[in-house]
Amino acid sequence: MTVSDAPAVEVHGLSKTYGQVTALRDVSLTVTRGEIVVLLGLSGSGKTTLLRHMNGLETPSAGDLRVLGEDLTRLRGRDLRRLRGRIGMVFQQFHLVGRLTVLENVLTGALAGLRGPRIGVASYPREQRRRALTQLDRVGLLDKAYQRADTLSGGQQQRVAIARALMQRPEILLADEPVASLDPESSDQVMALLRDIAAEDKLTVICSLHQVELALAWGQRIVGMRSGSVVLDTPAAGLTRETAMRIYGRMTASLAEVQ
Ligand SMILES: Nc1ncnc2c1ncn2[C@@H]1O[C@H](COP(=O)(O)OP(=O)(O)OP(=O)(O)O)[C@@H](O)[C@H]1O
Repeated sequence: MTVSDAPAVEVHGLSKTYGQVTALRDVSLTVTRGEIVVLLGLSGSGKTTLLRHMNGLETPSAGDLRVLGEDLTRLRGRDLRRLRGRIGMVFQQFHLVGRLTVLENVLTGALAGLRGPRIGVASYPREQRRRALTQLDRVGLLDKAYQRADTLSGGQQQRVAIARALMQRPEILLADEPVASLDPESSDQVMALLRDIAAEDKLTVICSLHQVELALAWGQRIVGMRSGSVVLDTPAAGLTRETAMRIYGRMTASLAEVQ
């Protein structure tokens, strides 16, 4: 297998401990390119830690991790930055700069590929400005381009954050609880957007969620996590809400047992 047709993510026997806390236990998972995978689990089950490993933000305590065919744990410096450039991230708290315009926030997604500091929209190359406006159009916010980011609703801010992540032309998008701070309608909009963009750009999306309904509605594959372990890995299509709720219930019960 060549690097170019390798799976998006291959994790084997991954464990992570922080002092006495075991955040991940012997996790193995292969995600093929173009898949939309939902990591489902309660708070503290290890979803964020797993996503952070996939972007090289954490070093495993044990196990192997390959992303886009490359051993992420061995990369350093420029090689690590180059691989990270192929992996976009969106977060629960959006991480926009509220006093900057929406367009400037989107443009910052292109910074890794540019030299020198940039201040203001006009300091970015014309091609990047054109691309930023195109991405804003895709997320339905072209008319907000020159508005301050902190005047937007939460759902709109998350769509700006997605447009910013798309500026780096990622092959994988890691989304860590992207709708946890949003109301149900905005949550559906953001998840629909992620699905449509994934299909259009042939993106691999790995998204952590804690709501079963959203996971079943938007995931192709559900990976259930509990206490740092993968306890479920199944196509969403074959999973009924009742079954998923039972699994989730068991997660709750098991977690209650260990607390
Ligand atoms: N830097 C760290 N130092 C110490 N413990 C950590 C650290 N990061 C995570 N943990 C612990 O690892 C476990 C897994 O946390 P993680 O954030 O991955 O879970 P999660 O499923 O993403 O939960 P949430 O949805 O609340 O973020 C938790 O017990 C957490 O307290």
